[in-house]
Amino acid sequence: MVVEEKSRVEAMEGNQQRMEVNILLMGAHNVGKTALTVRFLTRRFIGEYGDMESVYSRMERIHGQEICINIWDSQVGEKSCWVSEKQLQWADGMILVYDICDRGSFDAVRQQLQLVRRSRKPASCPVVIVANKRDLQHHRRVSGEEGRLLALTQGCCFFEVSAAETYHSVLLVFHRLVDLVRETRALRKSSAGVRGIVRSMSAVFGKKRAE
Ligand SMILES: Nc1nc2c(ncn2[C@@H]2O[C@H](COP(=O)(O)OP(=O)(O)OP(=O)(O)O)[C@@H](O)[C@H]2O)c(=O)[nH]1
Repeated sequence: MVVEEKSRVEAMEGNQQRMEVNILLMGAHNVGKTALTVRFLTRRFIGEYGDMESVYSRMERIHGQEICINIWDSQVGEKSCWVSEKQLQWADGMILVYDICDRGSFDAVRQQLQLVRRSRKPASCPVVIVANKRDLQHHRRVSGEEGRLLALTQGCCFFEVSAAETYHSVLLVFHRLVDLVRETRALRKSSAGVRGIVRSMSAVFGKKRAE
């Protein structure tokens, strides 16, 4: 095979390679983190969930590519929303969940966002904010506009969903985040390429100037 053709085929195969995406789910106690995870993994809403912190994995085919999605369903105390540096560094993307009927959980998302941004920049770790329990409109304490505004000012995506009612909206949340992670990686790769070119050019021109 001609060298050019061989490298093109290798590049295509490279694109089809399995990709891994780590997603960290955060949010206050009882907002529905596990319900969202279980909905995504099994399409079901079972109503009662254990208190175990777990990492789940699932293979998905998105835009023709096999992707292994690892989900860390974090566990927080009733009073504190602390997450470890290890969790923050593990994640390629994050989902911050609040309950539309619980203003405290919305404040917790604000706090967690500050924590996240102290160790991860938007360019390295996309964040999706999820307002859950949309089915409980009559108990609503946080308006959709407040959620959307927070997301807008923090450069995050925003979804309002009900883990109890629909599978499709939950699927959209996870797929959108996977897309954002892919975009972030592609951007990092291309800017690393540009940096490489600039480095080699300055090496050549620097050398010429020195001669
Ligand atoms: N009505 C309604 N209830 C929900 C929804 N999502 C979760 N719940 C309920 O909210 C409660 C808490 O859900 P979990 O998924 O355990 O919440 P969590 O954030 O994982 O809780 P911890 O991990 O214990 O902090 C459960 O009783 C769920 O059945 C929803 O969209 N609508």
